Amino acid sequence: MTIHSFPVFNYEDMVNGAITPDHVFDTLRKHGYFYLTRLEQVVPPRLFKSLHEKARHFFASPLEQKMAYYIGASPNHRGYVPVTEKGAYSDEKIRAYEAFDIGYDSAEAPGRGFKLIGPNRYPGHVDGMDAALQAYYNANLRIGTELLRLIARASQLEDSHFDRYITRPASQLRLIHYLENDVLVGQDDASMGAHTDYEVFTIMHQSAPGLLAFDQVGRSWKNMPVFKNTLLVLAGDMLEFMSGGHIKSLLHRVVSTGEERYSFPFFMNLDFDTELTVLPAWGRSDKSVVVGHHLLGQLYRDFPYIKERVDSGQWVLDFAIPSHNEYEQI
Ligand SMILES: O=C(O)CCC(=O)C(=O)O
Ligand SMILES: [Fe+2]
Repeated sequence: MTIHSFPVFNYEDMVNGAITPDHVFDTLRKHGYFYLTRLEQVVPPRLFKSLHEKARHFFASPLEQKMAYYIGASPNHRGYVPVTEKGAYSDEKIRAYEAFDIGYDSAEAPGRGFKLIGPNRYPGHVDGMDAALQAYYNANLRIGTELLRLIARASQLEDSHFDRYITRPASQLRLIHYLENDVLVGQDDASMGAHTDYEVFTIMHQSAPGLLAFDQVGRSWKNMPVFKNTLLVLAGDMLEFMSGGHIKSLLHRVVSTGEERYSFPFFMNLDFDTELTVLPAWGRSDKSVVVGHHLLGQLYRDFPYIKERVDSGQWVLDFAIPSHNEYEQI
């Protein structure tokens, strides 16, 4: 038995209606996050296990082998992100993590690569990495779609309201590997700087503590505990936008314990070109946001290779990069 003081929902109850959409919405309004348990029907424990195994195997490979899949050499933002691909977070002076990113897998040619459309790439030397990541991606997409149905219902819309915007979503799965180190421990510098996530929800699995979330009620940072075979759902910028600010995008960061750590965030998003307005249930506003424009504006700050591609004109955008993130809260 586990004693909880954090909001936790049983996924089965959530999909069969035992937990009301209003309750889920109110939990996000109050806390900005919740944990999900009883996921066997959508993420079997062996899938969590194989995800860990593939991540461990891949990140243990020699740098040269990993760099053969460098994200900056892919047309559509897929692949390996080395420690040196450091974004502009002011509280993240030393970066001690590497990552591997995939997106929605489609056979289409990437075309305008910045729209993140096209096929995934997988390292051939990690046996079964493609099948495990793809299965995990699909499971999270299913959970994300269910969560959006609950948001639709809590907003007095048809269950299926968002389904039309989930045809090839700009949703990414990241495998993140925080390296064992003795340079960040006890420093104020974060292992990953404070930020909100840019999508609708983040659905995250972690191997060890380190994640802190900013608690709106107590106005303080809270350690997020880690439970086995459990997911943590965080509210993102697009949820804040469409709820007219009733739900706040959760501010979070990662502190370094010095120990090796893995985390696997899935960023649930809508199709790149989706233009969102505030849902009528949550207020009136003339403002709108295109989810892909907001996402790219943030990736431009996070990935030097993207900044270089945009600034040099290699990626010709048909929109202006948003200059700041209005969802930053402190
Ligand atoms: O590693 C973690 O626990 C958090 C990762 C994260 O916040 C992110 O990738 O956006
Ligand atoms: Fe995040």
